[in-house]
Amino acid sequence: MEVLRVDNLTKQIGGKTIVNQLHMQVNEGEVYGFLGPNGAGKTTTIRMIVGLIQATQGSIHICGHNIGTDREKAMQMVGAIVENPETYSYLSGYKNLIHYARLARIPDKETRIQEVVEFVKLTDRIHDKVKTYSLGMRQRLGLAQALLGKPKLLILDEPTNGLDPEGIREFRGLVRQLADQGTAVFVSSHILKEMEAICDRIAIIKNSRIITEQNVAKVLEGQGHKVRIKVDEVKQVEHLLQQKQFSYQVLDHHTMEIKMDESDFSEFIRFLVLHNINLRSIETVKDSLEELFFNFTADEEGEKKNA
Ligand SMILES: Nc1ncnc2c1ncn2[C@@H]1O[C@H](COP(=O)(O)OP(=O)(O)OP(=O)(O)O)[C@@H](O)[C@H]1O
Repeated sequence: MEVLRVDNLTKQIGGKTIVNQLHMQVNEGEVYGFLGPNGAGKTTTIRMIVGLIQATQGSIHICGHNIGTDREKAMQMVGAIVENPETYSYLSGYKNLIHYARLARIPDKETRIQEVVEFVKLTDRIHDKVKTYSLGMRQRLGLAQALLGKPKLLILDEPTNGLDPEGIREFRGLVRQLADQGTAVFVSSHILKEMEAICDRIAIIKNSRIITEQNVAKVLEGQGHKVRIKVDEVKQVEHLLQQKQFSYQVLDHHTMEIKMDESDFSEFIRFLVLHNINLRSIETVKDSLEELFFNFTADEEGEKKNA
């Protein structure tokens, strides 16, 4: 089921186009990554989706409710951590949650608070003051708050900013669990590495526009294989490769990477040995998602230049 639908979304401020004709669609149970460099327009887009600012053009639907005309219903479906979650640091985590549950008119709030606190694993510390919390704990408290109203759509703006690796890992686990339970998660970041581990699809926004949208599993599946070899002298191998159809890249005097299908590995090794190449090591390597995406975005820019 479609939870978020963004059509032709555009925002202009003071004559400047900050978000330009975005189209996106996020389904139930899906983690959608919104990736782009600083200043690309991510926060502005998110602020429109959570109803903090109005779009200049285009529309946003949440579970079929148009934010422009049916705002209250649309917003009931959304939980968000946008920018730094606002908490009263001199109050306990629990009192913060009570406060927000009242504001959001959450029914049977004590039970719901207990559920979300258990989910984000803050039960032991929930009655301590927030000022004694680590950044990771504050972030989890923010998540608990965002989940109070059982949102169908969870929006996270740079959620792992400043977290240590352990905090990032924990946060990722929680996000994945929520998606597995059916929540649609829209998460922004400028770090691809963080996104590849949790997202099902990733859109890249650059200069206010989405330049590519990819299914992470498909991108990783579709990539070819490479072998990295270390030899006495790459020049000798380069010379031999001219007889073959392989494309390759020289990394240094001793190291090179050659693209080939898995089924060609053993024949390739035999070929080297047969030609007296002293093979010091051989291993298979994969492109990082970073390189793969870089290829997509490079293509896209090339196309634009040619257009
Ligand atoms: N109210 C505003 N008035 C003028 N310019 C703005 C306003 N809000 C945002 N911008 C500009 O729009 C661009 C996009 O900003 P935005 O915050 O959406 O980017 P971002 O992708 O979220 O980057 P970051 O990760 O740094 O927050 C920036 O160049 C910013 O300076």
